Amino acid sequence: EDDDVISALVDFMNALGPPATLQNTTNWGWTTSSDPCTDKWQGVTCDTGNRTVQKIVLEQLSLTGILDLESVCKETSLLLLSLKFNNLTGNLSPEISNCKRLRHLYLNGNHFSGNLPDSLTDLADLKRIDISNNELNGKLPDMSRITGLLTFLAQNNRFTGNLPKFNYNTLKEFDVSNNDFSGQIPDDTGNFTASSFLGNPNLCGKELPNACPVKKRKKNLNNILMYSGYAILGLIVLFLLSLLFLKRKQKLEDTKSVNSVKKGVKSSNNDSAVSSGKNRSEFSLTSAENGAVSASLVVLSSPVEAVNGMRFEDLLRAPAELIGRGKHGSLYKVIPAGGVPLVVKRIKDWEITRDEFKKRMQRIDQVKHPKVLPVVAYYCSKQEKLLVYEFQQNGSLFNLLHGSQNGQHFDWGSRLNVACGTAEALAFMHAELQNDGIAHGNLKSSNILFTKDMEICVSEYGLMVVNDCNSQNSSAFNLDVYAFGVILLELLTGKPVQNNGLDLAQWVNSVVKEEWTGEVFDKKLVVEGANEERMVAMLQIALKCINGSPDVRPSIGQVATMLVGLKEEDERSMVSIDP
Ligand SMILES: Nc1ncnc2c1ncn2[C@@H]1O[C@H](COP(=O)(O)OP(=O)(O)OP(=O)(O)O)[C@@H](O)[C@H]1O
Repeated sequence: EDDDVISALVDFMNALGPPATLQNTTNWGWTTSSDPCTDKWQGVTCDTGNRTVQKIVLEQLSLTGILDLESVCKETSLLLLSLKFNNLTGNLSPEISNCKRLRHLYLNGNHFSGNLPDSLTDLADLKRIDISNNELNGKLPDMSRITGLLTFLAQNNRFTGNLPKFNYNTLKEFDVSNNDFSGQIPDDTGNFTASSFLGNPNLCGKELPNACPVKKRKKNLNNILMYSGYAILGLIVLFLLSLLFLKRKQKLEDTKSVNSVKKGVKSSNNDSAVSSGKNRSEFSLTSAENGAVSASLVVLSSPVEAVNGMRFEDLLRAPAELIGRGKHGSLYKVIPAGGVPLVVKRIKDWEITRDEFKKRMQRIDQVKHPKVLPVVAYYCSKQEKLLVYEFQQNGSLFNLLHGSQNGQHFDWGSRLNVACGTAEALAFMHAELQNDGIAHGNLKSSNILFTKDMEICVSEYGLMVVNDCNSQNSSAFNLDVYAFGVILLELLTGKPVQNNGLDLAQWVNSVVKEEWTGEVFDKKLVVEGANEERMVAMLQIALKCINGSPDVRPSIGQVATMLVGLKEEDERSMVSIDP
């Protein structure tokens, strides 16, 4: 451990006011001349590499001082702090937000006073907060900012003001009874009943002894106004929709006639990055469809306003930038006049008839999953197949793992989340498209993208079936499972894939055979102190997916179930770290 951190931890301990009897016990530690990890200070647990302090548990030790959060949070990797059942006094200072990775905070059964600092809600990883049985007061900060919170126990304090918003559906434990809260409790309190709210004389609500006053007449009037408002709104929407429908129909007909794209459509935009020397757009048709009326751009249901009504010509004219040249064609970033950045995949060498292509695209469009990037439009002529997606600005899983950041800030919990999310999305798609025989076909970490909210989305679903060298007697579906297994290996090892994943899979298999499982894992995960048992469990799932015999591989649905189980176990372990 770093010297500065050690002396900060010693300051923290001195401020807690440990009684002399404690300090004289043999294994006490907590001196600047020793190390909290290698010298095993009392109450301290470190990561597996003995590098950083992860948990500090000092319960029921008759500590009578104050909590020096500024000092203890110099240890920025702290996951758990428990000081329950002591006699600590004073305030909780805003420096608590320096404990960036804190997940569990147990301060119950002390005499802390003052308010709960707003900065507490900066701690996005917080899962459990128990501050019950203290003398805390003032208003609570906006707790809804901590989205993954599982426990909030604040009973028997002196908090005032309205209750802030909580996400009652994800909370597992919640108690704010015996405080001085006022106002109304929300109707939607999930599983929490009156007992979680009792003992706040000025708090009213459905299930509490004091129901909230109802302003009946006004409410009725409000209702009438509200419902007639809805009715008018409904009519307006209906009117607009039919207008839009008529307009689109008109446009489609226009497009067909205007947009008969002939051989070599000239790009009118000279600074278009894809224009070739001959001033011909790369999107232009190189075919000999002389005079023939080509199919125009088919816009599927798109949430992007700018895409609706877009024509093939608009795509041609927009500035484009080549951002990838993969096995199956080139990828361009295009910013059409509407301003919403799109990507256009120009597929090469796909032996598929126009009808089949169209049918496939329409079918995929019918199946929607929030974690699967929808095709917003496609274009299909004899020679040219284009697919249009929305551009995702936050890059791909491949970038995150192997780009300049090199997986540095990509912790175990987030990796498990990506694995679970991807498996669930694929399981849904496989189930829906089983009968149509449409699998992803080209699953890899560069096709797993991050949306602007850093949610994952799987792109290029069903684009084309890859002819893999070991694809004999594999269905497209269990090839997806193999590919997903390789993604799991990438997440676990932090190593990029070569040779369709065969190299990585072979390497992992050989290391595992020699029982050196620990060597497989990404060093960043090891340093972080990720639980080895669960990493091994994920590795076993990965090995099942990359099994040489396709028939023995689990279905992606089974894989998703296993991963969700693993994630729940991970969550539970966080919750019940046995102090
Ligand atoms: N919708 C998108 N938004 C942002 N970036 C994207 C989008 N789709 C793909 N990319 C990124 O653009 C790069 C090139 O993509 P491309 O699909 O051409 O490569 P590939 O998937 O390796 O090739 P292929 O699919 O032909 O095997 C990749 O890094 C990919 O992550």
